[in-house]
Amino acid sequence: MTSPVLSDPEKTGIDRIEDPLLNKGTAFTPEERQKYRLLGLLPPHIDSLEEQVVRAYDAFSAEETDLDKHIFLRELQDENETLFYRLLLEHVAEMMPIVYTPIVGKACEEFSHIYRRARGVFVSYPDRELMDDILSHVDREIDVIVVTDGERILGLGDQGAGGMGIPIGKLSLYSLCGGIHPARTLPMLLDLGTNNAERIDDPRYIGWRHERIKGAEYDNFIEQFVEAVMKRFPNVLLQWEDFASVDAERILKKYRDRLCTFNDDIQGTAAVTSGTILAAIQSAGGKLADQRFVMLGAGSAGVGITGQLVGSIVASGKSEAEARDMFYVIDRNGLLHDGRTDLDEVLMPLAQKQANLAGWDCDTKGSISFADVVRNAKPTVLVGATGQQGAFTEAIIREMASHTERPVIFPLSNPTSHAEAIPADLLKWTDGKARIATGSPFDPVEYNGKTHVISQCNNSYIFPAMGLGILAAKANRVTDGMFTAAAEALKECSPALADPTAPLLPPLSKIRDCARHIGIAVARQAQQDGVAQTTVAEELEKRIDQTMWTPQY
Ligand SMILES: NC(=O)c1ccc[n+]([C@@H]2O[C@H](COP(=O)([O-])OP(=O)(O)OC[C@H]3O[C@@H](n4cnc5c(N)ncnc54)[C@H](O)[C@@H]3O)[C@@H](O)[C@H]2O)c1
Ligand SMILES: O=C(O)C[C@H](O)C(=O)O
Ligand SMILES: [Mn+2]
Repeated sequence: MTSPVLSDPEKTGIDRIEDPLLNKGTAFTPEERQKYRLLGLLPPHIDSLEEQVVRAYDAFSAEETDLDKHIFLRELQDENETLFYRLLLEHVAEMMPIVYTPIVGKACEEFSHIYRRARGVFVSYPDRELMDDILSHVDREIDVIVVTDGERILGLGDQGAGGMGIPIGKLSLYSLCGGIHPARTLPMLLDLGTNNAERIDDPRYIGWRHERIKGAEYDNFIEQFVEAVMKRFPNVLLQWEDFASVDAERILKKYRDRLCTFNDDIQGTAAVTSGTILAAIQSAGGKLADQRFVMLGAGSAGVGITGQLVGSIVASGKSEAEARDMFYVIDRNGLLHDGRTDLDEVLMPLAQKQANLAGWDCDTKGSISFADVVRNAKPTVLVGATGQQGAFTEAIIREMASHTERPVIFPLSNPTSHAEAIPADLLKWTDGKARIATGSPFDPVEYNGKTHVISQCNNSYIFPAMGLGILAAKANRVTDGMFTAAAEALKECSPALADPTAPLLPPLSKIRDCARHIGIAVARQAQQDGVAQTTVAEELEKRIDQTMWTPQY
């Protein structure tokens, strides 16, 4: 394990108890109670970590609502990180949805009301000249930053400073799933205002009450931020999260060659989705080259997934033009095609050739609707990344199922209330044939006497493992190849490859093993791409295991 550099590992008395990275609560041993001047500050009984986990689980279970459970776990995290992660590790399937998607969405909406204690760093627009000072207040070395500006939080839109819930949740998974030491992670919120009237009008709102800063001022702020980060933490991995699509694409392009950075909504989502789709196709005995893809939603997720899959198809022997012909990408104005004049340089390459649409029978005039696309293109794979609840309608799904034996259908939008369809409906409308994976967690579904376990196709299978691989290899850039390696390694973890009736992805209880497998593949690819500082291939597995932190005293 890399030893975290703490400000003062020798803290004593109440300072030690109040530091969540050093606190052991009732588990401080008699010797430690002497050494750190804790005698009398704690009750006499000495617990083991296991006993503390049982007590914490009882208290967690007594909380009534999921938001109360989230608040409880966040408070525990701020009190004692070792106990927090140990509890999560022992109840991962039950607790991941509470600290992460979907409940973290509610926590962002309610952030100003449930705010308790400082965690992470806020940089607000009025403080833009003070970024160096602000970062100097972080009293330890940091390996991973997750940053958001809060503008597109899951499918919930602009949450302003409340968006801080997302970096906190994502970094919890870095430690839980990827084994990154919590002391070496830093959640950050760039507060450039909010256009969410409900937040601005809320007297409890904790953010900067101002409409969003945009244009050149926004870009200058981001530049100042990146420069300050590179100065304070030159080797850090910087993950961009939940920015509006236009900003996400522009920022990634501008900075990906300047530091070790990636955008999770574009690249992490692309890797998890393509890895899961590849597993679905391979387990059904199909070929990638024979598929027809419909992508509903052309934002960060839709664009990233399409690009990643096009890459895989090209690698399997087709030309890029042939690969692109296999994709029908739809945004809120209908099918993207080269006759449209509203597409920017990011969307133009995703546009279908109008020549390929000759002879299509369309109900709509002007734009080509989702229903028109499904009826004419007869997709085998359908991915939803719109943030629009119910966008996969019964009629469209029945139409899709009438053309294909094993429709692959992924409603990826989060949180649960924004899913394009719910698995029970998809199974009903396809008579149990659909191969489903969802962005948010869903319970298994019984259909015609068979239980369908619904895998969660969420970038949480990728980003903690990317972090692990990057840190173990000491990579200084994040290449496309590293995401392709991650997607391939995720596919290898799919239980469906050995048993076509098994779930597409490993259960959450195996997510650490899966992260280790992906982390090794990512680190190896970083070496092959010449971006790793460690060059000895044989050492990688050892380095991965040394990097992975396990919560214990
Ligand atoms: N499962 C995952 O790992 C994962 C990862 C990233 C994003 N997501 C989810 O995907 C959703 C979209 O994220 P994004 O970053 O791409 O957002 P975005 O706002 O950038 O993009 C949304 C896209 O959907 C299109 N759209 C909206 N309504 C539509 C409709 N009715 N029909 C067709 N297209 C429509 C928009 O035109 C846009 O192209 C969010 O809900 C997010 O939570 C899930
Ligand atoms: O946060 C998630 O659950 C996945 C993804 O990054 C999203 O924005 O929806
Ligand atoms: Mn996201």
